[in-house]
Amino acid sequence: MLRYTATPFLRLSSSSCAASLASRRTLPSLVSRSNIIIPNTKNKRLYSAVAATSPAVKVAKDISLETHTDTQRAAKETQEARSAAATTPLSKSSIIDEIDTSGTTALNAAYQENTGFGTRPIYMDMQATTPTDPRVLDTMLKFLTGLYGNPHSNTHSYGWETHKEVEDARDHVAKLIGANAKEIIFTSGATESNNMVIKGVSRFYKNTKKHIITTRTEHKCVLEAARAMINEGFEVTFLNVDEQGLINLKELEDAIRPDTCLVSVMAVNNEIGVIQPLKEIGNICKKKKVYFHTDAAQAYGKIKLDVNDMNIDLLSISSHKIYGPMGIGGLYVRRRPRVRLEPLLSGGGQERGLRSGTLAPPLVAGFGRAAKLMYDEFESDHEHIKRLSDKLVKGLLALDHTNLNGSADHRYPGCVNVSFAYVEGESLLMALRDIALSSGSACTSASLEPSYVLHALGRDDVLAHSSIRFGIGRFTTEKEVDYVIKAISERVQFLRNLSPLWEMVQEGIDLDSIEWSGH
Ligand SMILES: Cc1ncc(COP(=O)(O)O)c(C=O)c1O
Ligand code: FES
Repeated sequence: MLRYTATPFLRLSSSSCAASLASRRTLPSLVSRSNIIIPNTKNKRLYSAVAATSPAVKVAKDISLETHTDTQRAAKETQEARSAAATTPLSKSSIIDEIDTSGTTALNAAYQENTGFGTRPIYMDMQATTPTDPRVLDTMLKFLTGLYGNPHSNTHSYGWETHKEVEDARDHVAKLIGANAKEIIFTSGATESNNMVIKGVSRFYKNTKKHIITTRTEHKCVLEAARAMINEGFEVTFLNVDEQGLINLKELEDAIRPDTCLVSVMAVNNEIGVIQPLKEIGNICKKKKVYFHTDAAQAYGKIKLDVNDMNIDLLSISSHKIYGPMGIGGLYVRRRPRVRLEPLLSGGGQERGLRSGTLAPPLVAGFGRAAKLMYDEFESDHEHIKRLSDKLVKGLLALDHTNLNGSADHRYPGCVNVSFAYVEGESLLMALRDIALSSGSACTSASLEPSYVLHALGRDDVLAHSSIRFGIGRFTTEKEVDYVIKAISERVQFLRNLSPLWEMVQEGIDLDSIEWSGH
């Protein structure tokens, strides 16, 4: 393993081009190569992360830095050795005959030493978070080694160079939604952005406007922020959704009052993938002169969004949902006509005075690169995700007594939520430990409460309890989808065979006609 001096000039650069790879081969001896093959994107691109030091840098053996690519290669070797040694990651009771979850994607294998959680399952929890794109990491590394200036320092080149990178990132983030870079505020993520909007807008208008409108199927951070405003004397209308998960536009229009300061409706739901009619909502809000905010944590870069065309005044973004780093996100705040909000934080007045505090340039730059990749690869990502999603939906719905939750027509295909009647969701999740899944949002996954989103769609507790969310992303492979369909089909059948209810259904008994004795 090669070791490098931790110097400000250590750089990790990426290339998808054979020519530049070849040219790097001629670099002086301080070069390590490790190819990361990302197999499932349209063009089967070959990404290469190549670590190189400046020729002028001296190696000092005592101060060593292990590079990302070395770690990845070591992890891959460990993973391969481990999976070769393992007979099967499941117990004997497994009803799947062939299990091979090892090395299904390069990112799956790109991992560190044993953390005590055994062989890693197939990753299908893309709504909780997405794996970091290696190209994003490449962009971030130079900030963690050499480019350490404070982007707000205006008196020297350390500050200027970081500032430039931050502003480039801002351009990339803005471009994806048709915004001006000046309208993007960097935050720690969508939770903060949503809080900024709900608390900030209502507090700014508190003397004249005391009413907020949102929906029942929002992410918890929106619901809780809105509830917090009730304690500050505001009234909140939580709009219902229909059985498809969509709001009723007439209901929205009727709910708007002269003292309404904000309408907040999410773009893509994190549990069921349903897309709300953003353009229509924007038109109503514009007509009624009310600000329109959308939580686009699950939508940004994944569906087409244009803040001007859709009359969106505020839009929340999260970087870790688009293959970028965690702990960074953004808020679009319209400048013309100017949207007013009170900042949550007092301080140095960074980010147009709306978000004080020193920015985190490695995160900002990684976020910017992730946004640029979403822009550049929108079509190929979409085509890839749609194809795998169609296959997954078809495979799962081929099972009896299953149904897709949420609208089939207005949905982001990377989020598939299916109910498996007569199977208890938690038991199914337990039986699927070779697949990383969730029955709902990550922050509520520790509770066994049925999903409030599925409740809002009119699903009863039992069906809400037997629902599972599948997330497909840029790095999901067809092989993984095939595996998931097979595993789910066999294990649902297995669990149903153990269920007395299922036996009754097979005998043709109408379960609704039964009076169960309570206790
Ligand atoms: C719809 C939605 N809003 C907000 C968030 C919170 O985002 P972050 O993790 O960036 O705070 C999430 C993430 O789970 C989400 O799915
Ligand atoms: S914070 Fe991500 S699902 Fe709740």
